[in-house]
Amino acid sequence: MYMRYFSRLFSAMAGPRPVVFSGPSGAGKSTLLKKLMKEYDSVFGFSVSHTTRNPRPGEVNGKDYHYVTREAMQKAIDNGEFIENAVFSGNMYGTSKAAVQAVQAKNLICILDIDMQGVRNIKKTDLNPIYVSIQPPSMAVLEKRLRDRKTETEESLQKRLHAAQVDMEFGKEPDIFDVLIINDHLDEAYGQLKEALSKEINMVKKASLSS
Ligand SMILES: Nc1ncnc2c1ncn2[C@@H]1O[C@H](COP(=O)(O)OP(=O)(O)OP(=O)(O)O)[C@@H](O)[C@H]1O
Ligand SMILES: Nc1nc2c(ncn2[C@@H]2O[C@H](COP(=O)(O)O)[C@@H](O)[C@H]2O)c(=O)[nH]1
Repeated sequence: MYMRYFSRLFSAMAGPRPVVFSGPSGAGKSTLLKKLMKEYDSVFGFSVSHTTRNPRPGEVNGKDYHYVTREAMQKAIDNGEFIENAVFSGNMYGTSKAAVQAVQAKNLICILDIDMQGVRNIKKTDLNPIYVSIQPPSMAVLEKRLRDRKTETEESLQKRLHAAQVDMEFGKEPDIFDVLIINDHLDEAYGQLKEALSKEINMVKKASLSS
């Protein structure tokens, strides 16, 4: 119990609490977190995950993800380099310790964009983040957004929709998430997100002014 208390205290002393974004693929996590990082670039930093999926047009290696082979990813997992990792829609994803440390070293709020397996695994660590669930207004809207995004084949789209059904149920489980945002109208959802994180945003702004 004392160990847990001290490691929590230590993680609090190490900087502001990270923020975990989770929710079905296509709900709008990236859209919302990119808006947040654009408006508050000196407050938030993104934990760049590793993945074995191919980059989408416009995505940049080292910025959106570290794109790696399955062999390289498995080796890094076996070496204990990851806080959590999961297989989603046939591809491997993971949060490296280095990705989180790189953001925390700058005293920024570390943003993680992870699936629900990642949420379950992060809950077993001492990271102590704020958990934000981003949900679509309906499955029909989610499917339209994913189709309109034009990033998926029919096969990967079906896998993502299947995972989304489970994910939407998970989002309703009590005591998992601190904040639930239904991303229907983007501006409203963004306003709710800023409001929910306002205390942490102000703390980081204040700390950077006094340093
Ligand atoms: N409120 C909204 N209204 C309409 N379209 C939206 C809204 N939010 C996001 N979108 C669009 O929906 C699509 C999916 O959004 P986004 O890529 O941000 O989802 P995501 O949750 O990050 O998905 P993934 O987990 O697959 O990365 C994008 O094309 C985005 O522009
Ligand atoms: N458990 C983890 N999940 C992750 C990580 N990085 C991203 N994700 C989740 O994967 C799906 C699909 O992402 P996409 O970019 O291929 O659309 C989505 O739910 C992300 O939240 C991670 O490091 N760990």
